[in-house]
Amino acid sequence: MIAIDRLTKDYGTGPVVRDISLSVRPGAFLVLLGPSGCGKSTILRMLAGLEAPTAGTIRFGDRLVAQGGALSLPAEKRGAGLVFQSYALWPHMTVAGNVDWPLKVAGMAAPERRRRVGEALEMMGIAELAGRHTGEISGGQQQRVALARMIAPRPPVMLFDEPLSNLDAALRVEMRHELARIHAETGATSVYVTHDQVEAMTLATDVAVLNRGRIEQFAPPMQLLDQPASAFVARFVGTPPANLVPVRDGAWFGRHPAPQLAGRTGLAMVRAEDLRLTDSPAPGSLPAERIEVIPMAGQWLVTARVEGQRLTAVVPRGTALPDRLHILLPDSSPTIFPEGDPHP
Ligand SMILES: Nc1ncnc2c1ncn2[C@@H]1O[C@H](COP(=O)(O)OP(=O)(O)OP(=O)(O)O)[C@@H](O)[C@H]1O
Repeated sequence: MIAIDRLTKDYGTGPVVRDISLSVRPGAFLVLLGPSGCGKSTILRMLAGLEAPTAGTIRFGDRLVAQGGALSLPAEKRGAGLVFQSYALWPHMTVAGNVDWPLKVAGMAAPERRRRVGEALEMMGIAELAGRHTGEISGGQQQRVALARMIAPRPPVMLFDEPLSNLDAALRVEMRHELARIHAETGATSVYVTHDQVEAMTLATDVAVLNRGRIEQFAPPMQLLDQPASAFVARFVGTPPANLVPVRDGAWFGRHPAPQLAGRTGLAMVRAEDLRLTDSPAPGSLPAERIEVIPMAGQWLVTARVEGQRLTAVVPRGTALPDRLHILLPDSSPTIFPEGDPHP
C-alpha cells in the first residue's frame, strides 16, 4: 500500500534522509523509530506532501504521489490524514466545528457531514464535548478532537508525528490503546513517528529503526527484539534494552578471557535477564559496584558499574545486593556486533 523507493532528502546541508526503501501492505501500522534528528519527521512530511523529496519515489497503492525533482501530488489530494504533536486545533471553533472543517472544505453535503462528525466524536468518546470550544478542554481531550478530525474524512492513510508526547504518562498509555483501536476499526494504513520504543513495540506491525537518515533495520517488532541487526538497534529496543559489553581478543572488556569468546572482538549483546549477581566472588565473576535498584514487576532492575561501564541486570527480588557485588556474564556464545558506525 505504501512503497518508498530510494527516498532521499537534502535541505542543502547534506542528506538528512539517505536512500531509504521500504514497503508495507494495506492496513499495516508502520512505525518510524529513532533518536531525535534521525530524519523520521522528514520522511513523514514527505509522505504527507509537506516536503518534496530530493530523490526517490513514494507510492500509495499504485498512485505515484512523490518523485524526487519531478512530481509531488499536493497534500490534500493524497487521501492522508495527519495528527501532530501539537494538536493544531482552531481555538475559536467548537469541537464539532473543528472536526467538521475538513469535510466542509472537501465540499461534502451537510447531512453527511453531520453524520460523519457525530460518528467520529462517538468513536473518540467525546460526543458530549461537541459544543465546547477547544481552548476550554484538557490536553488529552484536545488530542481526541485532533484524532476525530483526522478520522472523519475516512482517509485510507493515517500519518502520526509523535502524537502522544505532550500527554502525561497515564494518558499516554490510554491514548496508545485508543490509537490501536482506531487503527483496527478503520483499517487505514498508518505511519507513526516516535522515539519511544514502547510505542513502537505495542502499536507496530512493521518498524523501521532509523539512524542518521538511514534504516538500521526494518522488521516486525518481535524480530527487532529477538534478532537486532546492529548494536544501534540492540541499544534502542527492549525494556530494559540489552547490554552491549565490549569484547577484545576473546576477553570481556579486553581483560577477562572466556572460552565462548575465543578470537572474537566487538560488542557482545547480553540481555539483562542473562546476567547474574552474587555477593561473593565466583569462578569467572567480575567485581561490580551497585549504582541503582528499581523494583519492577516483582523483580529488581539493578544497574551496576563493571570495568567503568554501566550494565543492567534483572534479578529475583530478595537477591543480596551489597554495594560491592560480583557479576557473572553468560557462558553461552553471545551475538557480537562490530564496533563503530558502519556508515561513518
Ligand atoms: N526545514 C529544514 N531545513 C533544514 N534542515 C532541516 C529542516 N527540517 C529538518 N532539518 C534537519 O533534518 C534532520 C532531521 O530532522 P527530523 O525533524 O526529520 O528528525 P526527527 O528524527 O524527526 O527528530 P525529532 O524527533 O527531534 O523531531 C535534522 O538534522 C534537522 O535539523
